[in-house]
Amino acid sequence: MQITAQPLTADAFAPFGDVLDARGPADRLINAGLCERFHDRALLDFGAGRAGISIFKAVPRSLPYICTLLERHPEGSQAFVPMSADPFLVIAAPDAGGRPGAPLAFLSDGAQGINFHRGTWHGVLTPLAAPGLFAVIDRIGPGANLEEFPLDPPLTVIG
Ligand SMILES: NC(=O)N[C@@H](O)C(=O)O
Ligand code: NI
Repeated sequence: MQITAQPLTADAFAPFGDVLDARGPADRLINAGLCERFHDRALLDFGAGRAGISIFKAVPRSLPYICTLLERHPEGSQAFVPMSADPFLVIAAPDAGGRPGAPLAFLSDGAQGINFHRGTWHGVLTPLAAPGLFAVIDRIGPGANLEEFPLDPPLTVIG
């Protein structure tokens, strides 16, 4: 299967999670008017676990990208916040009876992060430029929080 990555927008990504960016009007002006707060922009869910922030340093990939696996975290949401202003690739799919449905691919604009809602099928963190540095906010807790689905044949994502 081959799919074309589309621009990452809140509406297009809504079935899968939240886009974290400073588009549109801010919710609050804070810090003596020197800072715009785009308040509470993601649905975080860590079940019986707790929130954790980890730093990922991932190997940059390139398009066309061959995706061989989708995964999901049944016990919690997972947010990817880039620490460099570079676009990255996001792959997500609806659930179809316990397996991924038709996947979609998105390209961020370099000023966006994303938050996968709990249980959303997705490709692993996929930077497209070095240093591939991200803050990742996800569930810390006991038990398995990872379900993997190998893609056979693999999914090819083009720009
Ligand atoms: N395994 C891990 O911590 N990361 C993945 O869940 C991922 O989506 O990159
Ligand atoms: Ni994940």
